[in-house]
Amino acid sequence: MNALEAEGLVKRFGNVEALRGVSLEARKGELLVLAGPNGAGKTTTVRIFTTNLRPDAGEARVLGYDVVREYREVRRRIAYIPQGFEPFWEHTPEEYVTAVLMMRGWSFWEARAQAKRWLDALGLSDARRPIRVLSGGQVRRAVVAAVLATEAEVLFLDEPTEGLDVEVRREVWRALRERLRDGSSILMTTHDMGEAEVVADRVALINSGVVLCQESPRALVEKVPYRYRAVVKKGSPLPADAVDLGDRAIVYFRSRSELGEFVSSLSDPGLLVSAGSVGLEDAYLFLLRGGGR
Ligand SMILES: Nc1ncnc2c1ncn2[C@@H]1O[C@H](COP(=O)(O)OP(=O)(O)OP(=O)(O)O)[C@@H](O)[C@H]1O
Repeated sequence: MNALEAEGLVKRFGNVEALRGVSLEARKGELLVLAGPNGAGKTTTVRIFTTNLRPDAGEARVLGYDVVREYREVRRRIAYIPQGFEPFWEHTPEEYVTAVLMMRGWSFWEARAQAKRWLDALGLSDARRPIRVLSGGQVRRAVVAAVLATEAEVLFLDEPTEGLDVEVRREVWRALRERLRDGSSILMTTHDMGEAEVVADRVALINSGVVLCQESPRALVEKVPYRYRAVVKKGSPLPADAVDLGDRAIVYFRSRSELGEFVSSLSDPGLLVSAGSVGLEDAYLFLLRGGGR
């Protein structure tokens, strides 16, 4: 049985067709990243799975339970943080996470021990101050810790690492992978393709309310016909398909030797900013522009 399944989800808001037939699945124990441009339909999809929104057509199931007809069964098995959610301001992170767990039926002592464990995992163990005086990143960590601490079977995280610094982001990745190992399945959204490349088992790419493809990060990168890329300052002649970045450009190559030839053809070696392999961000842009079809 899959953790999540959606078939032909349609959702309209007035004239806006937010979802135009979204189909996707996440296996049990898998972390599925839902990625796509602003307004693509990521949050709408998550809100349908979490029983916050009814689809106009199509079906969605969580652990086999229909999100409309069996919403109570779904709610018992999930934990969700919406985008930009703000917790109780006057509580400390420890009190906040403890309260969330107690509301889900945990005893006080177990809830507090669990709260400490996950706040510690996210580097917030010394935060005994009320949430209202914490930095934006510390608040975000408290909210993510609350969701992970629930041990719910399926976790939904809408941009959990938005605004977090590089080190904390890695702590969150570690905590997410730990949660998967302990038996949860996770659907998360992110705009950071570097993050998706590291943390996701599979990535569903959504654009204008339709899922374009759903595959492992590596399989998505392999869809790109190029293997290498270089960022160069403008100055030498560039191929016609170079991506214009104002005074710089990204140039793609099918092989290392093509990259080498290009670098040696530059009129000034100082024009080369960086060179390396293509990654998920390149695949994302390639696939969104209709490549690979
Ligand atoms: N409650 C609503 N009322 C009207 N339109 C809505 C509502 N919620 C979403 N939409 C519209 O539906 C479309 C999809 O929005 P959604 O929030 O799902 O996108 P998203 O992929 O999560 O975007 P972002 O990356 O910016 O968070 C957008 O055009 C948005 O304006």
